Amino acid sequence: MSSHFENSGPLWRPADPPFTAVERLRRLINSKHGLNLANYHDLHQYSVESFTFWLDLWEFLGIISSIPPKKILEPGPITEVPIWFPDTRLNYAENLLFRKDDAIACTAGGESGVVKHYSYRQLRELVRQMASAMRHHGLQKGDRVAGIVNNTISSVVICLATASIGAIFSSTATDMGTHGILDRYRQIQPRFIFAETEVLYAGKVVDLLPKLSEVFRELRKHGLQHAIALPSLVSGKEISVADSVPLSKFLAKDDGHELIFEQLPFSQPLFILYSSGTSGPPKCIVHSAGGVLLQTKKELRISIGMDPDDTYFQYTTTGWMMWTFMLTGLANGTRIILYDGSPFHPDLRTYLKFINDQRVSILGTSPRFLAEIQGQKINPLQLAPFDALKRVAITGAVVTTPLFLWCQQAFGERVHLMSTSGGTDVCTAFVTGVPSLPVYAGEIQGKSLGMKVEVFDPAGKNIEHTGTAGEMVCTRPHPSIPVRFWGDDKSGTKFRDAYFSMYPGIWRQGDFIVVNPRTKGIMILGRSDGVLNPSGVRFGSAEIYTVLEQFSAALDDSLCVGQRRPQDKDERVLLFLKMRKGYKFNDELVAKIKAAIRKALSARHVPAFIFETTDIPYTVNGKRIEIAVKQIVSGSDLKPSGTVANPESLQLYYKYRDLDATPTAPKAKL
Ligand SMILES: CC(=O)CC(=O)O
Repeated sequence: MSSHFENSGPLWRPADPPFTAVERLRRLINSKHGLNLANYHDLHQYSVESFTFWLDLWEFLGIISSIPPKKILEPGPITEVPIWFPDTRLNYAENLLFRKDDAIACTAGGESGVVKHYSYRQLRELVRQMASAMRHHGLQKGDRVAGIVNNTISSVVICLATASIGAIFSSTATDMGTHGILDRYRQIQPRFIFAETEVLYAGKVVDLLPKLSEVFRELRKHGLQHAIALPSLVSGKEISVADSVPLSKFLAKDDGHELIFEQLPFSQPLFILYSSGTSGPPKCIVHSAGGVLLQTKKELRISIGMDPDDTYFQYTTTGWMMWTFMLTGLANGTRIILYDGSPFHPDLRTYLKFINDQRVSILGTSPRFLAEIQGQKINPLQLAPFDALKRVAITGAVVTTPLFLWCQQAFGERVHLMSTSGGTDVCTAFVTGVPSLPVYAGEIQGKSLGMKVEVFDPAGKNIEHTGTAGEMVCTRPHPSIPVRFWGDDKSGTKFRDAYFSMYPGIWRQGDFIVVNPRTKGIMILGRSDGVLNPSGVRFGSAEIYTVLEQFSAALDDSLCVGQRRPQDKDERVLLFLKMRKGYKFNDELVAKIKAAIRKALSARHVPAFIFETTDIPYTVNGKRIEIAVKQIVSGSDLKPSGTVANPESLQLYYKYRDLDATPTAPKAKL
């Protein structure tokens, strides 16, 4: 077995642990319950043994409710999806709009270069107007409000107004195709839809009208009553769209109604998010207002250490759960940055300068983005001082050890780099940053508080202490387990099949992970359905991607999958490389890569074949799609869903299903 962990010392150490929010929470719990929790690990243990932790957290975070909770769980046996805080009443939007002052709540910027600031007072007024118009048009608790929207102030306003009424918000980004939008919204049957009409992306004006007319027409057959066309994000002018009203006409129905925050149960549905299934219709994951609020506020305040004087910039579209995550920054009284457009236009340097100029203190980004800065040989600290930057929180994919090392040096040793992982399924993180613990390159610092993460072997035995990789499971319920899948049957068959079927009664996340017994840090090695298993050696694709980092000057991207067709006795590993402009794929490179993998991992990790490819499939949320390619090269035909951003790329992989059975040649002539 290869060792997953370096034996080196920490990359970063906390300067002053006593002043972190997580330390304050530990001390509060000690004094409240007469405990002696000595460190984060003790605190985590307490948080997964005693449900009282969630009430402690509620108090610590200052969750606003009209009826404070008395009970933590519905009395009775604890089920997989218990009812949390059954007697409380609250409103998500009220928690986010608790500030009424002139401090900046949102800064809206983008590739156009225009920057606008909105104070908490202004944001409240915009939400009031929107909610008043929505009420006038008949929006009620439980109705669905859909958006085909960019990450702008309007999206924030529409979402918070929806939440103030107790309706359910669901959004897709404007680059989602008609098929993908309808796959989602046909299922949830929105009563209202808000849509951009014209947007700017990568310097190009995109006219959305053809897409909208088809979407509106189809959704009218599924209960749509109000379609609202938003002004152009290019000219600011309203564009007339058939079968819809312009925003100004819709808002003209604001009758001055004050902003009322409906007081709702903790489990009131708030968001519908979508699984990134690459074939078949996406699953519509319903998240509760209370669950999202408590968990995302915990992550931001405790794991990321966000304070009211922070400036938080999460690069995301409205189609990713990180958009909803980012929004809760407002519940910390923090300024959040909304960015509309491509980070690569006009160029990455301009985008990095924007981050510096806005004095971003917490940057949320992805490994793909960081790898792009590295690949373009940009040195951020030569561009700007980044002196406000305290933390870089990285999510969306695995952060390899070399990328960690590069990033630390690129942003300076002062900056706390944290890798986090959770997902759409729980709208929060399972494993995360811990501001009071050191950071080790390539490792996620710890398990998030309240999340009882364990590592199981296929038989359901906990193998965490052995340092062996296995399935990530969560063996205890927590408040942001989804309420249900929209459209599932009464007993929640699809929901249970998705999460609780492999280990009955236990949540299986679908990630393949290993915990370092020395540091307790976590490494995600890939998705468990993409685990590579040649001749019985189980390993994750991230282990191969880590080795490939040393070739990053030549490699633009890569994809590593297992192939096992009906006629094969064993699985073999295929590695696809996408070359950077000006670099050639040849036998010498293949030999060097094989030697590097053999040295870093073992001879049994060396892919049977290495090929050049011109495109690698990604989801619309920027995740590399291994499973679809694995299925294709193993002989299945695949009808890509609207979740695949570049479905045509999948065609490139069909030819490999006829690959010669003997894995000898360094490259096949196909
Ligand atoms: C928190 C996350 O895990 C985000 C994601 O990758 O979907």
